[in-house]
Amino acid sequence: RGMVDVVTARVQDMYTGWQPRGPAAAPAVVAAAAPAAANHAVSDSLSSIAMRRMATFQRAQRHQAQQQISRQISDRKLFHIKESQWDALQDTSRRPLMGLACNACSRDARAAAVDLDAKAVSLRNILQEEFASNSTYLTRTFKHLAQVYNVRKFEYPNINEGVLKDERLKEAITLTARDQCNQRGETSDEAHSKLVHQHEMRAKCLLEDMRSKLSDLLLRFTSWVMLKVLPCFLTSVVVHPTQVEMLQKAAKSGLPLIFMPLHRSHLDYILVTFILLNIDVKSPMVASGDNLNIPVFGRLLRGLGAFFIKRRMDPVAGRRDTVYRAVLHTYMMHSLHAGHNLEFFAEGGRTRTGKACMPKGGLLSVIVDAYMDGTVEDALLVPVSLNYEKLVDGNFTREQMGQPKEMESFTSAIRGIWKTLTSSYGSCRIDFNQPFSLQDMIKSFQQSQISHMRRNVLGDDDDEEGHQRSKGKHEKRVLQSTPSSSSLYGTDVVVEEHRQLVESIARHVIHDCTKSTAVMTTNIVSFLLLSSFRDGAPIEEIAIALDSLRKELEWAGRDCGFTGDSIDVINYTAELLGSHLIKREKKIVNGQETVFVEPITGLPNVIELSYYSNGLLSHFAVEAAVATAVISLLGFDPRDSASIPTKVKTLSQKTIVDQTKEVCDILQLEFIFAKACQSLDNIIIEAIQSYIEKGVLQETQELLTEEQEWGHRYARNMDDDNDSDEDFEERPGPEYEVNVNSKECMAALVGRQRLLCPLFDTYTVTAMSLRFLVDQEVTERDLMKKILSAVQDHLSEGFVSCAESVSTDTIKNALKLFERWGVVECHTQDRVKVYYLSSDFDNQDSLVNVLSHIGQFKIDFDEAVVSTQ
Ligand SMILES: CCCCCCCCCCCCCCCC(=O)SCCNC(=O)CCNC(=O)[C@H](O)C(C)(C)COP(=O)(O)OP(=O)(O)OC[C@H]1O[C@@H](n2cnc3c(N)ncnc32)[C@H](O)[C@@H]1OP(=O)(O)O
Repeated sequence: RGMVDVVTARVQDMYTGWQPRGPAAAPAVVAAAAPAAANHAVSDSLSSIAMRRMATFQRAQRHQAQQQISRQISDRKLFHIKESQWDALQDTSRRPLMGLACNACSRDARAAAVDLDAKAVSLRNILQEEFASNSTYLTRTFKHLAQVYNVRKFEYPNINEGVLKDERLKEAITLTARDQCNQRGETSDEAHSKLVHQHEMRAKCLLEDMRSKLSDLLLRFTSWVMLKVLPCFLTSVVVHPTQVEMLQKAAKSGLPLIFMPLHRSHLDYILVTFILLNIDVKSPMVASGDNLNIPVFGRLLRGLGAFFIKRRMDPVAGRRDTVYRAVLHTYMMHSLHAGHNLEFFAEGGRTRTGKACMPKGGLLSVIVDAYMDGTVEDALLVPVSLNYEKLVDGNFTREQMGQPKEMESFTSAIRGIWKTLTSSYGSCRIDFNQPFSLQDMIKSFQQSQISHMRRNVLGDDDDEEGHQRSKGKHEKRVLQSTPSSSSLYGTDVVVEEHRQLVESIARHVIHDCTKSTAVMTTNIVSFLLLSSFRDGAPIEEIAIALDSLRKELEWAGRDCGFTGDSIDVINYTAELLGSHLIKREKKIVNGQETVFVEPITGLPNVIELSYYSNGLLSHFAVEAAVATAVISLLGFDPRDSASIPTKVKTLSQKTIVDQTKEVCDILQLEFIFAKACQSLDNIIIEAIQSYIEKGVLQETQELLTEEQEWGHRYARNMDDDNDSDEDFEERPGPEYEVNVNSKECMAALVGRQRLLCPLFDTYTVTAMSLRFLVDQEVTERDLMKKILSAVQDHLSEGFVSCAESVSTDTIKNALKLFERWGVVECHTQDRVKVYYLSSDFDNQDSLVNVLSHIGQFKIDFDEAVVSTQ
């Protein structure tokens, strides 16, 4: 008993100091407390008694915090809490306030979210059962059975017949048959009807292969299995009670809910359905790639909500599979109409790099169409972010090093499940963001299109006639609420605005998901190690940096999915990830024994570590882009401490913004820097402000007010009639001097710039490798192989500085960028993708221009030397 008290007291001490958040922290806290109980041998059972006591203690603290917040709300002082008081509040209550409110899209939604947030006082581990005070002995004994028995029953109507009878599917079939008749030169009605019949049979088979067979019984059974199995390998699955409340409210609205999670792991869809089932929200139908339609598991997944789609809409290049498109489109339309909730992964697959992938628009376009043609009156899109301390799916090192993906099979699935069940993966965090109305989103998009047009009209067409002309032009281009914009049918030309609208919604969702993803221990520690401590450092030194990074993230409104002393966080992460990623050893540093922590920066292990680090990279993307732009403008090698800027020291805001936009343009497939409703200029200016606050940039001239500036201009142009809005917009803004004399400031700038180095190195080598395409076509496979080995060669020569530059995904993105720029072109021939240079770039000079455009942002890039290689 004495020992228990020692442990408990120590745990409580630490808990008070560490501001715990959620049960996720508990094991780490107990583990850390155990050594403190010094000479006593602390057994597992002692730890578990301490854990129980701690839970009671934690509840009491939460309750206290809850009361404090409720008092603040009732006094209407929620927004006037002083910083000191704010800090005094428990993290458990304060943090969620930031999380949700930041994710809300509109001001009203934000206010509502703050309101909801205020009620939030804790996070919930869904693996930890909560019993009502009046629960019976039986309920407590057979808790999991009781839980699945009590979930709400929903109807999942079968929509097959309706789909096959749908007029639009019939129309697509008739058109396809007619096209085929024309191609074959057959004009008889008989031939036409025969083809129609064939396509009808095919449509029936396609639908049978595609459709989901949601079963309430199977869902309950699987949920029971999950309740037993998940705790075997996950410490906790943490959700936010207010988000749960928000979802339940949204479900009551009667509108279909469209869940759009970021895709990290195969656990994603399992957890989303599992949580929804347990909070009495109707389970969604989930779009699943047909590669998962494997024996046994395929049937199981179908019963749990999966509907199988081809991962490529038109497997035979250049030939539209109109019937397949129509079946998929009609099936989804009917599902929405029947009141099903849907879920799909807009990224189209799991991220292999740890960063979110650029979204695909196919399935979302069907949802938008369903609203446009009145199939549904509205739908609520719910961005979902999931993050794991350790990925259960293993790592993507093989694929990033150029080896092909292992296809899913029955045996690989069994092997994967067994491995998962016998390992430990830490905790998992799920955030359901504020649902937003599709109708509102579309209306605001249309509104912004109209005002954009109006601005153009007022600028370009001063006369009434011109105005009318533009108005007519505009009316034609605005989205039509008719099925003619239907995308997947493939029988109509997709209106450009429709594409833009779908794309901007998809980007909006991915952007929000990325921002609201909780930062896990593994993300933050590997980020710090790879960006600032590649050669390793004493654990205390890393802990200091970790403390300040955590503060920085907190100020930026990012939620951390962990708590505890930074030293324990580092130790915990190193243990979880393993010594093949983070090495720890005792060393004597400055005469003192310390634990020296070092990341493994060699291939292939660094690829796995950078996966976790990349989880945080997007957060710093804009700041890193500004730093890259500023350093390129200064002409200075940050790796050389003796190097001083050779070009200029003073830069105008406009110069920095323009140069940063060049960086963003190059990295457009790596990050979503701004949503459609945001201005990239403003986001860059905000990042510039952060450098001003850090003292890296100093304003050299006082900014004139708009009136003063107009006054000056008026005086200057008294005799000049050529005054226009244009040159007003062109004003360079304030001038900044870069504080090159301060070591700390330069270190801050260089620290951010370094974050993008692995990407720029890969892009530069890919640009250099375009020479392989001069005067010839190369298959994608061969080209990838050549570029990957070029990156590895340059790595050993030192031209590429980080081993994580070896990345198939980054190379693919670089090639896609060159395709967008019109430098390369590709086509598919016998199911093989072939690359070649476009006619304008099929010469050395043009390629050198491309190379130097990218190379200007790569440190130590010597264009003359590189271009001759
Ligand atoms: C109880 C507890 C346990 C529970 C346990 C539950 C488990 C229960 C479920 C399991 C479930 C497993 C889930 C696995 C998870 C995956 O398997 S993730 C992979 C599968 N999912 C996805 O890929 C979804 C996102 N992908 C898409 O939307 C893609 O567009 C598609 C539909 C797959 C097609 O991709 P694609 O062939 O590469 O073509 P893409 O360029 O996207 O365009 C296709 C057409 O879409 C249209 N389109 C594309 N972009 C646009 C745009 N911006 N605007 C308008 N139209 C557009 C056009 O018509 C376009 O054709 P074109 O006009 O260009 O010819």
